[in-house]
Amino acid sequence: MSGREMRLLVRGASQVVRVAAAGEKVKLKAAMNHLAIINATKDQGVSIAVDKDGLIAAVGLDKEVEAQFPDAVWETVVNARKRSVVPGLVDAHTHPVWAGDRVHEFAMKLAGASYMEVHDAGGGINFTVEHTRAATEDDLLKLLLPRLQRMTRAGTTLVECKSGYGLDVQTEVKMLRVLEKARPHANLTISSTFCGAHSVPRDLTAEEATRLVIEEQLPAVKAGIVAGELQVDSIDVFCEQGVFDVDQSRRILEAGHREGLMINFHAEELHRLNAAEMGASLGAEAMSHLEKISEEGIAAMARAGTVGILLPTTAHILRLKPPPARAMIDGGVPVALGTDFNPNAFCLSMPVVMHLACVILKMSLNEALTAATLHAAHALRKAHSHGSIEPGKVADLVIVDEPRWEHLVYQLGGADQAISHVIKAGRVVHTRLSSSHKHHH
Ligand SMILES: N=CN[C@@H](CCC(=O)O)C(=O)O
Ligand SMILES: [Zn+2]
Repeated sequence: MSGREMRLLVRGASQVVRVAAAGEKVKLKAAMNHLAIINATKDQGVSIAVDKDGLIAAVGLDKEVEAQFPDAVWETVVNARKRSVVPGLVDAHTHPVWAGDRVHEFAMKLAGASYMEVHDAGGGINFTVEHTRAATEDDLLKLLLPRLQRMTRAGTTLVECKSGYGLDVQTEVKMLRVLEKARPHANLTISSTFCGAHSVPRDLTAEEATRLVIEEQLPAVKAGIVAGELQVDSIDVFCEQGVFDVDQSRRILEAGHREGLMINFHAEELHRLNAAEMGASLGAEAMSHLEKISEEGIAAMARAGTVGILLPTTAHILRLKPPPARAMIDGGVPVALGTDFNPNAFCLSMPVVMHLACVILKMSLNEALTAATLHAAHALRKAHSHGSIEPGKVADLVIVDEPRWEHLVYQLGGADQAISHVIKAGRVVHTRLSSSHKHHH
């Protein structure tokens, strides 16, 4: 190991919250509340060593880690004294590519209009669709990059990003291309999702829209993938009364699955349609929202190993009854979290979402962290490489400027102060205090 070039050493931490330590991809039921943690001892802190490829090489007490790399040349050393470290946060559900905000609808909803009333009156998703269709790829990229930057500053290092404000073949592909263009500029890993069935376009029936998604949009997306121009991981549909019904949703999801996409869709948000049972029967990787899920739906998801992505911003903003997080956790569903960033729910911060998950969804702090790291990574089928602090995984880390990690959640809306460093693949991509890390060469 002598003279070995290493990318990063984080040393002296009060605690390193690994979340998982045995390679497990999910922590079900009571295990979700048990985090793998290494705490500092009286005379030494905790270190994380990162190799030159940005992968975690070791984690342990300072002297143990030091002894493993006696002659290492560290590109960067971060002093984490009196600080705690958690895995980079994973946002499992966002709609970040769009033009046309809906701040005017926020006031309407506060005055009592429901989400579907706004939607049916021509507002909602279709308002944003008009503006997104009119925007150029460059316009959309300029809007997207600062949003991704804000996510980074709030600790997100892996994010799922959906299309879905095009609803026609050109604009859906345009949105996916914008996500491709963002990749080299963004300090986070993007998992991209085709959501051409996000709403029924104004001039079409749901049945016509279903056929266009399957027969026109999906083949164009597939062609982009085959040509190496697009990297798309999942297919999504807004399965909802008055949008796409369960049968139409199933056909769209099956068509995507046949093309090699993972199934990850909006289910049981405003009405109980038994979409969760349908998704489980397809072996869906994940389903989101689930405010209205039944006991049978929970059991079906648990049997299928489908991740339930809960989005507490929705219930908060729309004043809905929140999803039954406790019943889902107790029923053996791997529960994950996402911001659902979109023009209805303008939230880019996973720490805010974790706070809402604790207060509104009655999750514990430990459960919220598991949901916002390991389980969110598993929803994207990236738990083999992301979501915990384990040797061999990508060194995505958040350093909290307090000896106990819970400050990240406790300080509501305070992540800008509570986070001192965000580290992506062993590189410091955000620091609150530019003087707080030292470079050694
Ligand atoms: N429910 C459907 N989709 C989004 C909202 C999108 C929008 O209103 O623009 C959601 O997850 O909440
Ligand atoms: Zn959504």
